[in-house]
Amino acid sequence: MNDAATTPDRRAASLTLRGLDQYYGGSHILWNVDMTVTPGRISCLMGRNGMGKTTLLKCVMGLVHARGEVRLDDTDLLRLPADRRARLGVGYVPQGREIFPQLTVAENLQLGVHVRADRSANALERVYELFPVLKEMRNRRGGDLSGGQQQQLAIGRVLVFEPRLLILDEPCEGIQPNIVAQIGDTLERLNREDGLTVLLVEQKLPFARRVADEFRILENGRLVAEGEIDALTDDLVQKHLSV
Ligand SMILES: Nc1ncnc2c1ncn2[C@@H]1O[C@H](COP(=O)(O)OP(=O)(O)OP(=O)(O)O)[C@@H](O)[C@H]1O
Repeated sequence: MNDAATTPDRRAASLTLRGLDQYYGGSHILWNVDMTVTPGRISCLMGRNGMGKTTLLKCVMGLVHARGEVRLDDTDLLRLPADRRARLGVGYVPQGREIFPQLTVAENLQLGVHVRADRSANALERVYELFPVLKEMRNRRGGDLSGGQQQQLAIGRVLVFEPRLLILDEPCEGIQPNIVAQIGDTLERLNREDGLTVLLVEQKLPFARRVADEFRILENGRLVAEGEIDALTDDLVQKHLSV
């Protein structure tokens, strides 16, 4: 077991949603969503386009207003501004690889290091260990990396903050298969070695089946199915996920 796993405040967090409702103006998007991601599990949130998956993640991060309860362990996140939620250990990798293209890979990662000067060196080394390509390319501009490498950088930027809950929105969208496989390996290592709790929005079934412990399906903003990933049957896929 490595040092990171034994450091007390690196322990995995649980995420609990109770009666979560969300509106964009007059449109009711999320309807009374209840779910609990237990510490150290990888949970996959699925559903067809426009069903509310990204909105649910934004509710957790405080990027949109929501009603109900969102708790990280015992802390009520809905009362806290977005930056406090991040500092409590919720790491968010949004859709679309938000990196700074003009900065080098190392500079992109060190933006987080400056904020976390207390224990940044280990975290940075861990990111380079998880993504050796980022170490190799640390002096290249972020914008010069391939799409898949930029996604790895986007994940690395969040890991520098040593989150206790990692939230990813379709990390494999538009990425070549070999890097999808590497991202899957990395999520499994983070989960197995660091005990990180992961909430993942994912549309690709093979990837979800490979990395997730459990699944949940949103349909028109309502949770319509959940369970262990082995219980994601072809019938459920046909009914709720096929297009
Ligand atoms: N800023 C916004 N203002 C108004 N409506 C929005 C806004 N963002 C999303 N919506 C609507 O909310 C609903 C849920 O969108 P959301 O992006 O959460 O779905 P999703 O399941 O993540 O879809 P996708 O897989 O396409 O990303 C959709 O009907 C969408 O059009």
